[in-house]
Amino acid sequence: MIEAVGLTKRYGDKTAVHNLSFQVRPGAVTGFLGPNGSGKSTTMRMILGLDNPTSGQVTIGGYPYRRLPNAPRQVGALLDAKAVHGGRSARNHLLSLAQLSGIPARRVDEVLGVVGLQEVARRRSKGFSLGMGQRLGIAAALLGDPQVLLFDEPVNGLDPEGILWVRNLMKSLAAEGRTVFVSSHLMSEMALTADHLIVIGRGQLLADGSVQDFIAQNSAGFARVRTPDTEPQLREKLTVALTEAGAHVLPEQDGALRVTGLPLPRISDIAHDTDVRLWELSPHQASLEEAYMRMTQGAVDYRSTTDQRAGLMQPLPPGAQPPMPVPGQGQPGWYAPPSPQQGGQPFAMPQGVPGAVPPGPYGAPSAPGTPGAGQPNPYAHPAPQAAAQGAAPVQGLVPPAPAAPARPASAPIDPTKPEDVR
Ligand SMILES: Nc1ncnc2c1ncn2[C@@H]1O[C@H](COP(=O)(O)OP(=O)(O)OP(=O)(O)O)[C@@H](O)[C@H]1O
Repeated sequence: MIEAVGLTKRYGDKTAVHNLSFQVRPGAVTGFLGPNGSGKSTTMRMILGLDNPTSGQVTIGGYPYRRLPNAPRQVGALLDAKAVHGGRSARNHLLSLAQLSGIPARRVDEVLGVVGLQEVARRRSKGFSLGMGQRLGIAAALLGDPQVLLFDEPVNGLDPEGILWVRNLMKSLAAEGRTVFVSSHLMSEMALTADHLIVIGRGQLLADGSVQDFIAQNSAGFARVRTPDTEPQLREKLTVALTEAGAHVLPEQDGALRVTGLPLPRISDIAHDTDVRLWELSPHQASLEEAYMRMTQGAVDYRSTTDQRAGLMQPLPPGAQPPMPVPGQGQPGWYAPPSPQQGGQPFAMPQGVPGAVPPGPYGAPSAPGTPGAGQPNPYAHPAPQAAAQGAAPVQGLVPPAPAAPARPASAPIDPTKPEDVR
């Protein structure tokens, strides 16, 4: 198990990670999500002993990485697939890593087979494509047959077949009881791969829970309603009736209506009462991407001035006014329906849900005993809408952070670099 307690990393006056506490358990794929610059790589580097925490600590199986007995046999990592000696063949690269860690040479051929690089094993890696480099990095991570695996963007550059392969590999490693911690920006992929999610924004914990809970708590289910295409007046009539009944109705691009705020039987009754025939009435769950966009919209550092996430916006019907913003419910017109937590705190998971993050010190009231409760947050700065409402609860699974451990004397070891001792 990986356990972070009050993990904080500052680079000068830049706080990359702030008071982060979480556990990554064996037997599951745990996805590590967050916008660009939110601190994922920094956290992974601290887990692997490549960076020292400014305060707090992170352990693997109870030990900081640098004190872990026979670390390369226990922990494998892919941080940067380009961190290889390009002049060496794939096989020689892996052989040098194996020799440094006392791993038998036959294991090199095994992992080359696992990642599908047997045919190019004797080619210099500098000629490798991005996807081949990723496979070589994954082979290096698997070399010691470790129980704990960290992957930073493992599907980066892979083709669809490669993405499917990585997905199945992660799942099978977890099914063998290993701890698998994987960062990705590909939400659709994470939805298919991860069992559990840890989401950070601006270095702070936003959510820690199952994928299902995350989607359920950060988006509402919705109904798709379709009236006969041949009678557009029925659509307008139903829209008015549903809105009067308290629903939030948005037009979908194919002419259907997306309805939130009313249960399906009530929608059906209203349609019946207003004499509107329906061609479709179906329940839907928002996607992980929609839930993620909703949660992190206030914690995004880098956003194009022209791209207003147009692909996730609903087109307004001719003459319609955009809806008014509702505090805590994100940006109006978003594809993702409002969170069921009416009244705000879009970052907060509910109390009582296993793995949920209780309200934290940076917006919502602190839960008693919450790590970091009452501490000033040097990293917080005003963010629009959601972040200002209830940003960054802190997980309550673990006790408050102890003092930072003494810095080990040994030099950092990068398991992705052949020149480093593993
Ligand atoms: N060595 C460093 N010196 C100064 N600032 C750093 C250093 N490493 C990271 N940072 C800063 O810390 C913040 C977190 O960076 P980090 O690379 O951990 O984010 P990330 O979530 O992995 O981002 P991405 O998704 O873009 O890879 C960023 O603002 C980054 O600029």
